[in-house]
Amino acid sequence: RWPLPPKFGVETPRLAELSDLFDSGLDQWGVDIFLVDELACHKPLCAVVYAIFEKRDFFNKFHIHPSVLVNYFSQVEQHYKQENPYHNAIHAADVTQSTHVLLNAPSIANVFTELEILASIFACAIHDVNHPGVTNQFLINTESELAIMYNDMSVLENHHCAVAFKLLQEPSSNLFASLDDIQRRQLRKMVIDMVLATDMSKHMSLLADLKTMVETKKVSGGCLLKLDNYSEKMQIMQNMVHCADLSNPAKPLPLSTHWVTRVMEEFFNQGDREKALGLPVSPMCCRETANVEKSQVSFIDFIVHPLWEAWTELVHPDAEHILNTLEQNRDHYCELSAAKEAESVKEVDEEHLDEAERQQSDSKR
Ligand SMILES: COc1ccc(C2=NN(C3CCN(C(=O)CN4C(=O)CCC4=O)CC3)C(=O)[C@@H]3CC=CC[C@H]23)cc1OC
Ligand SMILES: [Mg+2]
Ligand SMILES: [Zn+2]
Repeated sequence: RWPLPPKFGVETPRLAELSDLFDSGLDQWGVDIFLVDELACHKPLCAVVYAIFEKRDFFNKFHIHPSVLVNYFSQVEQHYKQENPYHNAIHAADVTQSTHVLLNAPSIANVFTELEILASIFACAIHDVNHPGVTNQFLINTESELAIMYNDMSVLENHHCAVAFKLLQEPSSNLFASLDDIQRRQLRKMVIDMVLATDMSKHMSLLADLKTMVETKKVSGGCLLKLDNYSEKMQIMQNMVHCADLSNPAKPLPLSTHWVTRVMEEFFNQGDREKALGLPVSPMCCRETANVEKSQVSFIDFIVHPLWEAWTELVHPDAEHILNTLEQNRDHYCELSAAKEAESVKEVDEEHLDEAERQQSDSKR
């Protein structure tokens, strides 16, 4: 009934290169998502979602017309603020493609239904839509409209969900028109549960539950297939999306350092605004005093590594290479941080030496 949209939903003179990149890299951990952004004329989210839907045959399985997918995700992509250094459509495409790879782990094959897989991919694609480039704490401290709207509770994450589902109500964007009412309600609940779990304030409880599940899995002879109740399955899906959201330090080093530059720029912009407003500057947000390498090492040691260690155990041995990359990157930042430390000590010593020489020459006169 509708004309077919351009391949991957993007008009690009570099379609052949984009197609080749997806053929070789869509299922790979560490595909260059910044190259995807370039080849897709800065519509990386549309391109990645289209490619994943095609690879997983979702157009047929859920009777979705490609042009409806393109209508909807073009709207979603436009609602990601491209002026955000970090929380933009490239991050959404990155988290979506990363989860697509995690879902392919042999040890969780046949665990999820097609609807659960669709919900996971969709949740990643929309999980930060219309992000304002500041944290929940900033929105709460400035009594922003969003904080008032959501009573300071997971303000950003509630907003992302609301915007995404509002855009679905556009008739030409009704992605799930062919699902029956039960499926649509199940999908909506799963997406909300996953997106709300990307709020970092939920990290510790999410990780604690994952560790408990890994412990019990070890006890019960290591099989995951006994997952029958919703809450256990949802726990794994929430942790999977959360892992993907925290996967930057576990990617090949050039990608990881690129993300660090972007996230620190976004944090520093927030720090500038906090300073201008006379608010306390949030951790890692002061561009004068922040130690980027040290922050990365503690982010990895306290948050990212414990999570990926638990995930790697859950899907053993499918994520070993990811954990290894994370540990190599951590050591790289540690060395950088030590070198920086040594450099600044050397500078101080030289200043002291100069000062001592100055005093010595003064005393001779
Ligand atoms: C590529 O590198 C990063 C990518 C994402 C984030 C995110 N960070 N956060 C929280 C900020 C406040 N947090 C901390 O300050 C924790 N912490 C310390 O206390 C000492 C050092 C340290 O990191 C917790 C994470 C977010 O909330 C962002 C949004 C969602 C997921 C991760 C994002 C941080 C990165 O590098 C530091
Ligand atoms: Mg988020
Ligand atoms: Zn995110």
